[in-house]
Amino acid sequence: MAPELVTSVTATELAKPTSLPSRAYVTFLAGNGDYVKGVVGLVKGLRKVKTAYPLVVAVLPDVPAKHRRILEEQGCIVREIEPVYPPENQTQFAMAYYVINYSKLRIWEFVEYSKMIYLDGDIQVFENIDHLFDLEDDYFYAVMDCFCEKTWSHTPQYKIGYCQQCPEKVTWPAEMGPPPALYFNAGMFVFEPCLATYESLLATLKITPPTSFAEQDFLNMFFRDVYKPIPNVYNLVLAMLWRHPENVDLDRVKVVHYCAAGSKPWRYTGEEENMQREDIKMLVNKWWDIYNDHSLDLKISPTQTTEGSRLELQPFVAAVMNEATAPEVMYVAAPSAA
Ligand SMILES: O=c1ccn([C@@H]2O[C@H](COP(=O)(O)OP(=O)(O)O)[C@@H](O)[C@H]2O)c(=O)[nH]1
Ligand SMILES: OC[C@H]1O[C@H](O[C@@H]2[C@@H](O)[C@H](O)[C@@H](O)[C@H](O)[C@@H]2O)[C@H](O)[C@@H](O)[C@H]1O
Ligand SMILES: [Mn+2]
Repeated sequence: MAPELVTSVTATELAKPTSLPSRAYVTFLAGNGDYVKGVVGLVKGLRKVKTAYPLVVAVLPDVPAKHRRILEEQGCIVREIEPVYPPENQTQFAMAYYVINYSKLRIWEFVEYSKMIYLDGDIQVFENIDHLFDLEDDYFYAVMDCFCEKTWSHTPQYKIGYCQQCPEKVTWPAEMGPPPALYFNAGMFVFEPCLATYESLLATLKITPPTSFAEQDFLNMFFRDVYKPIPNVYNLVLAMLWRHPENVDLDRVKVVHYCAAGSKPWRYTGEEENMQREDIKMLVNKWWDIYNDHSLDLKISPTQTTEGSRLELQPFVAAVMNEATAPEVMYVAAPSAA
């Protein structure tokens, strides 16, 4: 009996593993601006490191169809979610747009997956991290954040110069009570979707006054008792390079989080503080190398189509990407040869 000839598969099916447990990476996309470039870079980076799992993109309704199609053409599984808003409050978020980041909570509803790794759209994966899916269940894994950037200037720890990255440098004064619980950066975490957790998250949010780091603060409070720190090689918060260089070995870093002000590669101008550092320029160029590498684009042969799209869409995709944002900064001045 001749094997059944597969005549057409969608990019989604191409991306979906057939024999592996229901696991996936997931990111979050909002708006019609340039973060879609971050997600394209992310899915190409995951492809470059030969991950066995697909990338799900939770999109808010304001993400335009053209951006969704670009992501589907790259093999992403695009899932529309409804926004999640915190209770009304006069909070000044560290960044005004952080208010939309509460919508990340919808990913706990993706229960068709037993385990997921969340990655911000401004993250790049430079080495395979699939092994994190094998971490013990029932915990919340993420990398510890740093309190030294001025985005933290409203906090007691910043005011006394305390940071969990170097607790011995400025010890927490007894008169201020117990030191802050270990606090993670919410740009990357390993979690298990679960409807009961999802309902509890939303119910708890309704009675939790918003704070400066929005859903990151909320997730730290909610998962405080099950949070397990993982090494910073899995989420290099760029400020660590100048705040705690003793805690960073760039040669071992697997995941880079372009969260420092001015470091988003697709918007990089080099003008902000710290953005002329050679290590920053090198990391921004590494991101562009992947983004510009067409060998990493998902190959959709004429017989493998997604909703009728064809190869001729490629020029369409390029046009939309250029239209999506300001002219691309393709490369920064290459760092001087080491
Ligand atoms: O206009 C926006 C702002 C944020 N995001 C998503 O929300 C995440 C968190 O925001 P951001 O990374 O800018 O926060 P940071 O890590 O820089 O504090 C981003 O990575 C994107 O995945 C988005 O899609 N569109
Ligand atoms: O909505 C709050 C955001 O808070 C976090 O970003 C911050 C945090 O890392 C600070 O510690 C840094 O000082 C700052 O630069 C950085 O932007 C997450 O990366 C992001 O995903 C999101 O949760
Ligand atoms: Mn981020």
